[in-house]
Amino acid sequence: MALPSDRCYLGFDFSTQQLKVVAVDDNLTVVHQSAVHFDTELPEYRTQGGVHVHSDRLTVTSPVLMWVKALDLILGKMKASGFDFSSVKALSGSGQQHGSVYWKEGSRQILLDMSPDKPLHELLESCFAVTDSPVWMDSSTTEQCQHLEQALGGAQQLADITGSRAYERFTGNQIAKIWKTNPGHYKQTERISLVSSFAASLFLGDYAAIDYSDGSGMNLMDISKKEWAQHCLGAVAPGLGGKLGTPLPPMAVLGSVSSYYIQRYGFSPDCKVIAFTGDNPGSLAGMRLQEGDIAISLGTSDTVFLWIQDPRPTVEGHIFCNPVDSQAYMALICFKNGSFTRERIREECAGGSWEEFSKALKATPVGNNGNIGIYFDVMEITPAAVGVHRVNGENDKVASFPEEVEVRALIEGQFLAKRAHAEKLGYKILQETRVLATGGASSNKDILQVLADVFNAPVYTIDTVNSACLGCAYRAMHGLVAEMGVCFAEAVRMAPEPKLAVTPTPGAEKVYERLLKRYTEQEQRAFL
Ligand SMILES: Nc1ncnc2c1ncn2[C@@H]1O[C@H](COP(=O)(O)OP(=O)(O)O)[C@@H](O)[C@H]1O
Ligand SMILES: O=C(CO)[C@@H](O)[C@H](O)COP(=O)(O)O
Repeated sequence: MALPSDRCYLGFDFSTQQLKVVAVDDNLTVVHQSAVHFDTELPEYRTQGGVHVHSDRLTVTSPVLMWVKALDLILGKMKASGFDFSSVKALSGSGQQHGSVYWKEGSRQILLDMSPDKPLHELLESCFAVTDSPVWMDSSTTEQCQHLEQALGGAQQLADITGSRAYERFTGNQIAKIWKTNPGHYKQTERISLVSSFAASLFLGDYAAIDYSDGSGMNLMDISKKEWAQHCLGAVAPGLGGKLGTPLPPMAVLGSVSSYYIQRYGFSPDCKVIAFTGDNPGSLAGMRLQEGDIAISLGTSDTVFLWIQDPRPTVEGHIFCNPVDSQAYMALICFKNGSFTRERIREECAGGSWEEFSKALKATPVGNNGNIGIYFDVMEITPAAVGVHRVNGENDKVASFPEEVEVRALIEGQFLAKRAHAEKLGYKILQETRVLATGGASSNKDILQVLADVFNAPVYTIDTVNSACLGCAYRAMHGLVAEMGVCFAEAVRMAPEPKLAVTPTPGAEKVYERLLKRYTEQEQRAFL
């Protein structure tokens, strides 16, 4: 049996709706978890789902000071619960991907001089040239995307270099919009961070580097050379390289925690800050994904991601540098209509209760008697389309479904879309395929049952749905030994294995084979 340990590692996740933290000890046992939910615990920022959707319905931002104040709150909660900060040997974290933070001139000095007598949100109040940070849900930069693709010779050419064609939410296009619409704000900006490197900067008390893995979600980095692609920088805004800093490996030790945390919370001066990364890369680490597995995150967004060795970027989906292995990559497909759409249907068809939602899934047959629904409440990413489309078993368009049918149609449609788009990118479900599920909705076994049935593969989960936090606590531990040549798998070999949650229902395979074909045809017919 492992001996109890008095050393621990922290992993934070600045995600769309909340800030979360997990602590693990030397045995990789989870010893603490906390969260701050933005809408309910920071109501003064008036967010809905952690964001502000602007009147054009395309621009989506979050107040950057809300994230800062959330850190004050979560550290306060940990302190109040008696958490021993002096035992933390290293910390790391993740952020919702693509979002950007604009530090005003002079902010580096403010970060270096933070006085432990005041909360962070007071100290950093005047530090941001742009107070509302664009986030991943934004789709207002179509013009900038077209410009970037043209400048690079086309969508595929841009994907060959950066891992993705131009996407509205990708940071380079967001920066280009700020340069065009608010050049004054851009000029005032000393440093541009991703949400992840911004959060690392708060702990470091200095500007933290963007890591290669989250840096791959910007349309700005050459993912094979792991450096900024000068053509892309030039097409986005003047003097951009200087504002971004040099990217670093995700396992880099950035330095020791700022004296602010030592004096205010009792952190040890030896506590190291390991580079922060994106939340999906963080989840890959937390689930200890292996080649051949498929990971499905059901958070605010839904994502499908894979570990890959040999990247072949296309104009659909993304290739990111791998967060735990410098030689490898990860492929990712993102779906914007995830939890918020499930919540809408839960309100309309299940009396606002997940229990009733589950009952509806149990009361309806595998394949939903041929009824298919596609629910893109907001402009989807995969594919770029908006609207709701329903057909019955005869492929006749219908205006509505009975409540229970609607619930199943939503969940089946969401998973059929994931399978169809993953297969389009060349992914094959094999006999030994494991689906690893994470994110808030992965706590719902009835939703996971539909996932297992649609993918015809067993679904595994880990003990915490906060796989990004957990992965970053693991990465914090690994960061201390990575320079000595210890690989991530070796550093976390003692971590608990994912557990089998559900297996496919006998007979489901045949039903979904037919439905998958019909779903693909319907998606094309309705939206493309
Ligand atoms: N029992 C449940 N069934 C389905 N969805 C759930 C359940 N519990 C929570 N969720 C969903 O989980 C979402 C939050 O997931 P989470 O991974 O924490 O999001 P994020 O990391 O993006 O902030 C909520 O918006 C909610 O819709
Ligand atoms: O845009 C993407 C991935 O490309 C999103 O997955 C964001 O990273 C948001 O993550 P969640 O808060 O939904 O986990």
